[in-house]
Amino acid sequence: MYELKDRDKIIVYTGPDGSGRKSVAEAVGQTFGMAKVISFVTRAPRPGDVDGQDYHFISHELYKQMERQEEFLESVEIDGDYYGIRGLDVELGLNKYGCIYTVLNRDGADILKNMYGDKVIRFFIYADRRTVEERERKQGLDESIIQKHLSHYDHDMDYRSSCEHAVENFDLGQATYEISNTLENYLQRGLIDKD
Ligand SMILES: Nc1ncnc2c1ncn2[C@@H]1O[C@H](COP(=O)(O)OP(=O)(O)OP(=O)(O)O)[C@@H](O)[C@H]1O
Ligand SMILES: Nc1nc2c(ncn2[C@@H]2O[C@H](COP(=O)(O)O)[C@@H](O)[C@H]2O)c(=O)[nH]1
Repeated sequence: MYELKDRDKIIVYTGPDGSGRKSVAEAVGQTFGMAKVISFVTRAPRPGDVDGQDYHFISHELYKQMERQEEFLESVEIDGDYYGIRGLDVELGLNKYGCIYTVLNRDGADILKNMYGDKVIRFFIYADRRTVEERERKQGLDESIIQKHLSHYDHDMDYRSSCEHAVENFDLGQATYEISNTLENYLQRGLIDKD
């Protein structure tokens, strides 16, 4: 486990698939100039997924090898595929920026919270079920994937009360602004005009 410095912060975006966690995370990340930690995954890329940008897409064998080498800070199985973030990436990001962000399911968010306590700030991003479904259809996701995601919607929503902050992503600009203001209270970067 990587030892965090006093001011280090790990921002975790979680919530139901399709609620807009990545969109919000990237917009806020740009505002604050913080590093995104890209997950390693064994699932196949979907149309539009970019290797090295959305995920590091790797084989099951390589994932298991990295796991044996204890490279992952957290690692979970979701619907038969493995997902994890590498300790080294977290360490490098924190050394450079003092703050990193990542998009995780609730199990991964719990793992990091249990490891690093107050240094982990969880933003629960949500939208109602119909909105999530509509967004995923519009994105052109395969119907089987949409149904898989919707099958965990209620379980994902139940995690809301465990998170430090919950933000509805109806309007992307508004959600980004709200989160940026909240984060500014933690990071004190003097970046946000609150008027
Ligand atoms: N406020 C919004 N209004 C309309 N569309 C949105 C909004 N936020 C995000 N979207 C769109 O919804 C889709 C899902 O967003 P995004 O990929 O950010 O969600 P996610 O929670 O990270 O889900 P997943 O992990 O399943 O990709 C994308 O096409 C994105 O452009
Ligand atoms: N615990 C972790 N969860 C992760 C990680 N990378 C992504 N995710 C979450 O998995 C689901 C499924 O993602 P999909 O892209 O296959 O639809 C979603 O909730 C992601 O946020 C990770 O490294 N660890």
